[in-house]
Amino acid sequence: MHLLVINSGSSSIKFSIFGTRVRTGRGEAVALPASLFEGEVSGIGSGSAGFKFRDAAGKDLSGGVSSVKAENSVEAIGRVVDAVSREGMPQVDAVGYRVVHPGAKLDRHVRITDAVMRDLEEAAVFAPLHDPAAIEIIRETIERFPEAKHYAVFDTVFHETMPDEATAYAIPEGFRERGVRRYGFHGLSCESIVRQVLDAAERGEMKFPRRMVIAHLGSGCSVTALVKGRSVDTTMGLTPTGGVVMGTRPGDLDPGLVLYLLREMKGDREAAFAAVERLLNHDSGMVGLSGLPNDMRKVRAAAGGGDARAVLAVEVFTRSVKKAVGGFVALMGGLDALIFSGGIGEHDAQSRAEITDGLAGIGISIDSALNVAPGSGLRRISASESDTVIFVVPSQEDLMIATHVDRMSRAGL
Ligand SMILES: Nc1ncnc2c1ncn2[C@@H]1O[C@H](COP(=O)(O)OP(=O)(O)O)[C@@H](O)[C@H]1O
Ligand SMILES: CC(=O)OP(=O)(O)O
Ligand SMILES: [Mg+2]
Repeated sequence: MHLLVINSGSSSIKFSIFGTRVRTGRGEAVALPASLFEGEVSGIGSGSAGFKFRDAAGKDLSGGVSSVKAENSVEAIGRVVDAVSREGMPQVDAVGYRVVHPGAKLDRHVRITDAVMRDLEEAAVFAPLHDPAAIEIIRETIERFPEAKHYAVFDTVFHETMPDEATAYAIPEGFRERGVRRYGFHGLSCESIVRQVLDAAERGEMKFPRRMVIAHLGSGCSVTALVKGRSVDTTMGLTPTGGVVMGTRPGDLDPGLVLYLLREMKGDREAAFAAVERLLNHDSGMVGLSGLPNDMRKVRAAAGGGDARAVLAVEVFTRSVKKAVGGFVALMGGLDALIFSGGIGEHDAQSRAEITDGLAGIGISIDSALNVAPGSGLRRISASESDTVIFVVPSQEDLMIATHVDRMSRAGL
């Protein structure tokens, strides 16, 4: 069976084709999706979108095409579908889409039906940066692959284990019935990390950590607290705009600040609302503070060159992550493992060093040589005297989507 995985972000679509085979181990057949092809359309709407397509061995299949016309999600998914339907490519039996927000009604990954599409349309108000594009992409792909089965896999499901005291906002109760609560996101990333840690524990490389914190620091950033591998609290809330500081999003703000912004914006209610939404989802975070593009490498380079706004942006970011980590250490009464993941978490050693700086007093110490040593896969970067083990673990959202789609498809869903 061949699965197409679509992971759409605010300005990019990452895609992969997985083949599934059955491995027999411990007397039981285990399905193991393996990535065969992967690619990306990036910089959608920027005038000239980037294009990458390669096989599992890394062989370039782009045919020398490194940029394509993709002014919107529909054009971008068109480029993806063209690439994966080329002659010689495997037939797509099922498609799995990462959908950030399922809204109030859906609490598990699902086969897409007309009713599910209606629920997703209702949910889009909660994730305006992510869901509307995902909906367009799903519609377009169903049209291009009408024979395949289509599944929505959500970023929130992993966090359904959070207790009420983590999900309830301190506002009047009635709103909760309408779905106003903390959902939490980056669940596919967290789940993929827990699996990799479990695998390492099963190989005898470590003891499975009872109390864990995952700092997923990518384009969106979140920090999640886990006990026995299950989410007990997380920084993102009703929407992926809250929590710690991110590339273009501010994270948690004084709610009074949002009221102030709404009051200050010119124009009618709709225009003021659209302007505040744009400000909070696209123009804030490190972009807002630094005035630089949404790329940590550029912000770091400018900060290194003495740019005061870039220095402040990085300081505000690392401080917010440190406060979140510290809060969860207090909540769980200690910490057995701290994990860094996402583009920044996996690649920016300086962020890891700054976030953990000064935490030796609470048993968290990084090893500065291990922190900068090159490596891939799960790797330890904590000092030998650190009570908390610190790891870098790659986020494997696409493999997680493929795993869920494979499971649902085998279950006849
Ligand atoms: N080598 C690197 N050093 C510092 N930051 C990096 C590096 N590689 C990627 N990043 C940063 O990671 C972020 C993107 O993270 P990623 O997880 O790929 O995002 P997305 O959520 O879009 O998948 C960007 O800020 C990017 O600059
Ligand atoms: C949920 C979320 O913020 O996702 P991303 O990091 O891909 O933007
Ligand atoms: Mg991401």
